[in-house]
Amino acid sequence: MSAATTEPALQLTGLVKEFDDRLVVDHVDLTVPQGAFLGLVGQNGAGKTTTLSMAVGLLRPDGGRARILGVDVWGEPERAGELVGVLPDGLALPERLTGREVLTYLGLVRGLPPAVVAERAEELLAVLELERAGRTLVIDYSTGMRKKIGLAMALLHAPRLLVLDEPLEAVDPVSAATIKSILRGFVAGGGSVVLSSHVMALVEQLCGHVAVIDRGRVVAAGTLAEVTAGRALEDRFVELVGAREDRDRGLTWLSR
Ligand SMILES: Nc1ncnc2c1ncn2[C@@H]1O[C@H](COP(=O)(O)OP(=O)(O)OP(=O)(O)O)[C@@H](O)[C@H]1O
Repeated sequence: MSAATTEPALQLTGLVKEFDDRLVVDHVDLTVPQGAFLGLVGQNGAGKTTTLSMAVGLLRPDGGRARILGVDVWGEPERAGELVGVLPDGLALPERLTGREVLTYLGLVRGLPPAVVAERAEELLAVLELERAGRTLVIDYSTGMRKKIGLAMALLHAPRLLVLDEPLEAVDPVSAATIKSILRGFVAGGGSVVLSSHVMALVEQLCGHVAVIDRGRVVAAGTLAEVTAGRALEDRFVELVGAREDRDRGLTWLSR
């Protein structure tokens, strides 16, 4: 692994993305310190997935830079790829392989020695409570199992930063508890995590840092305490992204 660095785990500077002449990521600046656990929150369509995809090298930005521990994601993609583990939105899995085969294949493609791959795959399957799933074809996996094998794939090469797009969406409470405990352990062991979520309670429970994105712009970022100023994150979020006044109007035909 590379020498210790004091650079932020993730630094986004002026990131821009347009789709069909519409600015969906609008000059996003964000610094995630090393050792931070940051929750990126925003409404549907706010630009979370697009931002995270550009941050990790899955989508080329129209402008701006992304650096992982000081390494330019688009300038040195291979070095950056060694430092980051990614759980992308809608991860496509090889459906006709078992969980163990997926991890083995990925580890070998990443250039890890076969013995290391075998040992890590075994340990990840055990910790994620996927031992039986290790022998089951991915096509038969539940949503929670898919998220867990996705997390195992992100962790296999021992990255220093995890970037996870909605890792707990549609996951049952038992699997969620396992995932949360692994993420907390990863941070306790010196790693950094960025995750996106719609669930404010989850972000309040897990994350020491938060960034709020609205219509492609970061409208607040910092420690949870700085962003919430002692209030519930949900209230602060609604205030920041602007509650629409007329939301409760209409549907009068539902009233008795
Ligand atoms: N490949 C694409 N082509 C065109 N428009 C896109 C594309 N990807 C995303 N968009 C648009 O960009 C905007 C931001 O999408 P994005 O998926 O980043 O939002 P999000 O905050 O992750 O939303 P959600 O919470 O619903 O997952 C949306 O309006 C979306 O429709």
